[in-house]
Amino acid sequence: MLSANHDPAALHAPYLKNGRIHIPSILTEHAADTLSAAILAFEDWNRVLYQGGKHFDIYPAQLQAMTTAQHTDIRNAAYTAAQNGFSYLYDNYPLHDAYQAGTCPKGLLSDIYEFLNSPAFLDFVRTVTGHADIAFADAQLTRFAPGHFLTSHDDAVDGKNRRAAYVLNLTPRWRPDWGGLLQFFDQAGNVEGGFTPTFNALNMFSIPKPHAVSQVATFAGGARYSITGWLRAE
Ligand SMILES: O=C(O)CCC(=O)C(=O)O
Ligand SMILES: [Fe+2]
Repeated sequence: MLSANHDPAALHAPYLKNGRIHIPSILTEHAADTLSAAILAFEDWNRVLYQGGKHFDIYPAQLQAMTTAQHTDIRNAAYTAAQNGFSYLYDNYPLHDAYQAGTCPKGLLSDIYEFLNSPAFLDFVRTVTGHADIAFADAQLTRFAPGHFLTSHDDAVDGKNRRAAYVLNLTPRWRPDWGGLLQFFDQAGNVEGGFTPTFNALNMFSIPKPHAVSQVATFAGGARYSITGWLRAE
């Protein structure tokens, strides 16, 4: 599934120097196309948001039952929270949790989870990051539709042993003007770097580091799809 284009040993120095890396064409073209088609066709999304200092999951059946006014209220609650603090609004599917619980649908979704936890992928990311103790990759599918966002945070959570964060971008076509940019901030709050969600690119970065997903523009030509998670030690 990994394309043969990359020498992970050669990517270690740039990763160390910058604390992050953007690796284009990470999967074979066929694997990327197949996976992208599966995630675009996927329908079992939860809406997740952070408001009042708490995480909320709204499940597919609940989303279906909601009126337009209720959808607007949810969105506005996330927007109000984002005005002055940490918040997010996007759709997800907790691939790692579902797989571990035995509820992940067999087929491409379980295949990709197994690939992310295969020796081939784990050895690759151990070499790039220099963290030989990476034992597994957790994972969620994410969909950022127009209006969705994730404000600045640093990914550090006590006890989770996160060695690095990763994002595998699966949107076939994206324009930087559409937002949804993974941005990194310096101590003064300036943008010191960022990655556009380029198809079949793998982003990795070391933790803790302030970063955000900029709001997807209302005029974007579609949603931003990826598989994201953390490379973790036991
Ligand atoms: O989707 C991305 O580019 C990053 C997501 C992220 O920062 C997170 O889920 O914590
Ligand atoms: Fe993050």
